[in-house]
Amino acid sequence: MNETALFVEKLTVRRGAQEVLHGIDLTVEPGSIMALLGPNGAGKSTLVSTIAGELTPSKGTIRLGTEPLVGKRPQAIRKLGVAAVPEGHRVLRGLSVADNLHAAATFLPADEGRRAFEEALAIFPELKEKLALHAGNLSGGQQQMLSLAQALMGRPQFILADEMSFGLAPVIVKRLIPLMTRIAQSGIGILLIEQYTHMALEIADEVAVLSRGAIIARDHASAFRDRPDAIRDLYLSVEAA
Ligand SMILES: Nc1ncnc2c1ncn2[C@@H]1O[C@H](COP(=O)(O)OP(=O)(O)OP(=O)(O)O)[C@@H](O)[C@H]1O
Repeated sequence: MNETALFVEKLTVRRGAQEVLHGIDLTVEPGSIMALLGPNGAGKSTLVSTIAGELTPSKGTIRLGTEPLVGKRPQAIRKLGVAAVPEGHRVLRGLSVADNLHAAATFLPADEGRRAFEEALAIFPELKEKLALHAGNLSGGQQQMLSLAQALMGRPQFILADEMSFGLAPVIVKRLIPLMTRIAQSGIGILLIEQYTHMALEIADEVAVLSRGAIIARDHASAFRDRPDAIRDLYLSVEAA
C-alpha cells in the first residue's frame, strides 16, 4: 500500500436527518485516476465535499498518507495538497483570467508562483490568449480549464474533479477529459466524477461504483471498458432490490 495515497475509511456522512454515505472505503493512489460512478443522488458530491472539508462525517477517517483530514478546514486541506475542482466552473467572473491565476498562487513563494503560472499556461494554451479577459467572458469550457488550472497552481497531490463536464458541449468534454490523463502522469492522483461514463472509463485506472451511499463494485477500469452498460445494470440491480 502506498503511504502517500488518499485514504477514505469507513466514512459515514449525514445530511439533515438522512444518512447519505454508509461506511465508504476508497483509496486513490498518486498518479492514478479513480472514476467514481453512480446514479443521481448516490452520494458522489457528498463524498467529494466531505474529503474537501466542506462537510463533517459522523464516522470514519480521511487521510492524506498518515495526515488526518477530518476536522480540518477546506483551506487547510487544500494547502495540504487536496484540491477540489467544483462542478459548474466557479471562477472569479469579474476578475481577469491572469488575476484568477495569480489568486490561485497566493500561497506559493513568488518565484514558484511564476513557475506554476507558466506551467498552467503550458497545459492550457487557450488561456494564454485570454489572460486580459474577464473570466466571466470565457466560454464554459474555458472557465472549466481555468478552474482546473487554478487547482493545479496550488501544487496539489490529489484533485477531486466533480462533474467537470457539467453544462459543456460533448466536443469540449472530449478535449478536457484527456487532459486529466496528462495531469495524472505528472504524479497527481485524481478522483473523477463524470457523467460521461464511457469517457471516464477510457482514462480511469480504477472504477468505484456508488449507489445509495454504498460502494457496490470496484475494479480496474479495463474490466468495464468494453461493457459500460454493466455499470448501469449494477445501479439498476441495486435500485430494484
Ligand atoms: N444540501 C443538502 N442537504 C440535504 N440533503 C442533501 C443535500 N445535498 C444532497 N443531499 C442528499 O444527499 C444524497 C446524495 O446527494 P449527492 O448530491 O451527494 O449525490 P450525487 O451522487 O452527487 O448526485 P448528482 O449526480 O445528482 O449530483 C441525496 O439523497 C441528496 O438528496
